[in-house]
Amino acid sequence: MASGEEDGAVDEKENNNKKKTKSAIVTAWLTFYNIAMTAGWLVLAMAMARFYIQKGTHKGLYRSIARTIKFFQTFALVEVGHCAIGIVRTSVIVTGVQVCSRIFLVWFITNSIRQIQNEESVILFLVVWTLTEITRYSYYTFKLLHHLPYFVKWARYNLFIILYPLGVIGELLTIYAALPVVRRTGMFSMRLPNKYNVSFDYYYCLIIVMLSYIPLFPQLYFHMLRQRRRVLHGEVIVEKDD
Ligand SMILES: CCCCCCCCCCCCC[C@@H](O)CC(=O)SCCNC(=O)CCNC(=O)[C@H](O)C(C)(C)COP(=O)(O)OP(=O)(O)OC[C@H]1O[C@@H](n2cnc3c(N)ncnc32)[C@H](O)[C@@H]1OP(=O)(O)O
Repeated sequence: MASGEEDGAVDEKENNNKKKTKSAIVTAWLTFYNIAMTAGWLVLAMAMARFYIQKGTHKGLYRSIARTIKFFQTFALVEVGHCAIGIVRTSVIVTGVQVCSRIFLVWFITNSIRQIQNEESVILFLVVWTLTEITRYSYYTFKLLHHLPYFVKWARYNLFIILYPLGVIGELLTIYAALPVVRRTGMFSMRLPNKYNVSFDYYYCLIIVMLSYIPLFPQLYFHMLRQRRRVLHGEVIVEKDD
């Protein structure tokens, strides 16, 4: 009996040690990831500021930072993985929609359609994303290190109130600017007849993407408002499961 109790205590101790090691690895990884992403978006901010100061125009700015934005925005897919394996307390769906919509905008619109790269709307969403991500990743980093300055917390849960709608305006105007080019060139589209017997019109696909902002954006925005109430005002929020 006594030996059974001892065995149980040893098992529990081993389990606790395993949990501690696992949580230390997760914390180390998240800290590394968030520092790398903060640095990446800071590099992007400096590159954009330097370009504008040197050239005095936004024309050519996207081309000059294209590789960096593609890399760091695509790398954010890792965050969907974080949610899926449960190492951060965030919804896979909310994060997935946020990350995938941005990757779509970078790769399949801005990067693929040269004619729109100098639109002011591109600069608008680039600046807004950059401010948001520097704040967001530095918030996560400071929080993991248990040294979170209040102004970073305040910025994380207040700036989005203005930045989110501004980002959406920039994104929608960019897709809108792409429409005539897509219609004229027929890019990414498949017309019948073809050997696969499949028809796809990218022009209408973009219109559907624009329309999908109507139901999806309010959900992201209200999610952030709920997070704001929870973090800044200590409200207990019961979220529905995915
Ligand atoms: C394929 C074609 C798709 C086409 C779809 C078209 C429709 C799309 C409509 C979508 C519109 C999007 C527009 C958007 O791109 C515009 C902009 O972004 S403009 C810029 C302003 N944007 C923002 O402010 C973004 C706000 N959004 C976010 O921050 C995230 O994306 C979101 C997933 C919404 C964040 O939500 P989350 O629940 O994660 O909030 P928290 O930050 O409070 O985190 C919750 C807890 O998880 C911990 N956490 C999360 N991530 C990490 C991490 N990397 N490291 C460590 N910890 C992390 C965090 O600390 C919280 O912990 P705790 O609960 O303990 O406080």
